Amino acid sequence: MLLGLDCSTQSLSALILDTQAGTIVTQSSVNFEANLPQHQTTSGFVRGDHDGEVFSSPLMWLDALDLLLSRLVDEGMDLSQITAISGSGQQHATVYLNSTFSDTLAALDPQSDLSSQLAPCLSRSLSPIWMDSSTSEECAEIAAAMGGDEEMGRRTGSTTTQRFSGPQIRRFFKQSPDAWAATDRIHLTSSFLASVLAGKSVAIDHGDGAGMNLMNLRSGEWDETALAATAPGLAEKLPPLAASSTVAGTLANYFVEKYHFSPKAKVILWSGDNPCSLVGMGAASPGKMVISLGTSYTLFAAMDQPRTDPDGYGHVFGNPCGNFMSLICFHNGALCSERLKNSLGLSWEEFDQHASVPPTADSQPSLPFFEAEITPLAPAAPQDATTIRSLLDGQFLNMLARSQWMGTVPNSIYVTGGTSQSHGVCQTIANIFNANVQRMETNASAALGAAMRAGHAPGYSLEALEASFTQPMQDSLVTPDANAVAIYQRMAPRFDATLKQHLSTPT
Ligand SMILES: Nc1ncnc2c1ncn2[C@@H]1O[C@H](COP(=O)(O)OP(=O)(O)O)[C@@H](O)[C@H]1O
Ligand SMILES: O=C(CO)[C@@H](O)[C@H](O)COP(=O)(O)O
Repeated sequence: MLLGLDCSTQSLSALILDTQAGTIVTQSSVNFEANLPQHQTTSGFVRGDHDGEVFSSPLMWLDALDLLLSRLVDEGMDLSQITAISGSGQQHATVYLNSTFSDTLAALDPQSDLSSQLAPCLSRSLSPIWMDSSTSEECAEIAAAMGGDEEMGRRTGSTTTQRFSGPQIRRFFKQSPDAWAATDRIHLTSSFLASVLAGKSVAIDHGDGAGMNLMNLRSGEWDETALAATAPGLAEKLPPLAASSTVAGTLANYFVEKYHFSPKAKVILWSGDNPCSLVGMGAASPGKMVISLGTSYTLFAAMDQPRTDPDGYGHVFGNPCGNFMSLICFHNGALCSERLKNSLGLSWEEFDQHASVPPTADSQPSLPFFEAEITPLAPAAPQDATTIRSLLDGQFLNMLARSQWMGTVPNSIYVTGGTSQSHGVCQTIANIFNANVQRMETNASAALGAAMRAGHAPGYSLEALEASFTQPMQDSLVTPDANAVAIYQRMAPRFDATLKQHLSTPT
C-alpha cells in the first residue's frame, strides 16, 4: 500500500492506495481552521502587520500530521502495510530552521509530539505562503540585479514573482538580520515535511524547486546568479536539489514506534501540490489540461520543452515524472465563492443551483477580485461580485484570457479541487472554454498524485498506476452548451478590455 499526504493551504490530507486491488483504501483530512483552532488561522493562514503579508505555521502542519496519523490508527488502518510514502506541499512557502534541526530530527522521541520537539529549531516562527504579496520592492531589486526580469524568466522559468520563495527570502534577510544569521537551512513546505518523515534534512525536488526563482530550469541546479541577486550566503542555507523520484530514505523511528509503520517504509521526496496534482490527474504526459479549483485556482499542463508566457504571468515548473509543466495561478479562487455563498446565506447545494443558471446576452461578468489579483496583477476590484453568475463568469473569462499563451485548448479539460464539486462551476468552464469537462473519482488529486509518486519511484509503472487510479468519474462528463458558448465568445473580448483598465503596473 502507498500513502500520499497533501499539506495545502487549508488542510492536511492523507490518501492510501492498494495497488493490488487498484482501489483507494481511505482518505482523511485535518482542516487547519476547524481542527486546530489553537493556531488561530482563518482558512489556514494569518495576515501579518504589513500590507500583503500572509503567513502559515510550520508547527500547525506538524500538529496536523500527528493528528492525521493518529486518526488513521484510531480508524483501524494498519499502517505497517504501507511500503512507500510521499507528499505534496502548497508551493513557494519557506520554512526557516536553525542549526539544531538535523540533530533534533535524528532523535525525535515518540513519547512526545512533533511540534513541541521541533519548535526550538525554527529561526522564524511563521512561514510566508503563496498568498503573500508584500515583496514588490524585493522583486524589483532582484530583477535589477539579474540584469532584467527577462533574464530571471529565461533562467528559472518565471519572471520575479511576489509569492515565490526567492523574493520572500530576500525580504526576511533585509527585515530580520539576526534571525537571518541564525538560519542554517531554508526548506519549502514539501521538503520540510519530507525531512520530518525521513528523520533527516532532505533535498528539494525539481518540481517544487522551480517555484522559487532560484533554480536553473535547464540544469536542475541552484542558479548562482539568482542566488547572488537574492541574498548573500544563500547557497549555504539551501538543501540540495534532486529529481522528484529520489528515495530520501526510510521512515524515521518516531513514526514506526508511534503509529506502527514498517521500519522499511520508504520516504520519497515530496513535491509541490500542483506538480503532484498533475500526476494524480493522469496528466504527466502532454495532451491533458487540468484546472484545479482549490484555495488558489490553477490551470496547468505537461510540456516537453519550457515555453514561457510573453505577458510574464505564466510559470514553468518541473514535472515530477520528467520534463516540465506550464501553470497559471489565480489568487481569487475558492474563497471568493465561499465568501459570496456565505454573504448570500446559501448552502453549497443552493450555490450550485445559482451556478447552473445559464448566462444571457445581458449577463455582466464582474471583476472577481475580492483580494488583489496576481494573474493579472490587479488591485482588489472596485465592485464586488453580487451574483454567483457574474462572479464565475468573471473568474473563468479571466482564466481563458490568461491561458491563451499555452496554445490550443484540448477537447477535454480535467477539473479537481474543492470547487470542482459544483456541477454549475464545471458547466461554466465547459461553456467558457468550449470544451468537455471531466472530474476524477477523487478531488484530492494532489494527495493521489503523491501516493502514485510514492509507488512510481521504487518501480511501479506510471502507466499501470494511471490506468488504476486516474480514470474519469462515471457520468461526470459535462459538455458545452452551444447557446452559452456563443454568448461567452461575444462577452470575452469586452470583458478583457474592462479588465485591462484595472491592471496594476507589474513589478
Ligand atoms: N460543495 C462544494 N461546492 C463548491 N465549492 C466547495 C464545496 N465544498 C468545498 N468547496 C470549496 O473548496 C475549497 C477548498 O478546496 P481544497 O481543494 O480543499 O483547497 P486547498 O487544497 O487549497 O486547501 C473551500 O474553500 C470551498 O470554497
Ligand atoms: O501558488 C500556487 C501555485 O503557484 C498555489 O497553487 C499554491 O501551491 C497553493 O495551492 P492550494 O492550496 O490552492 O492547492
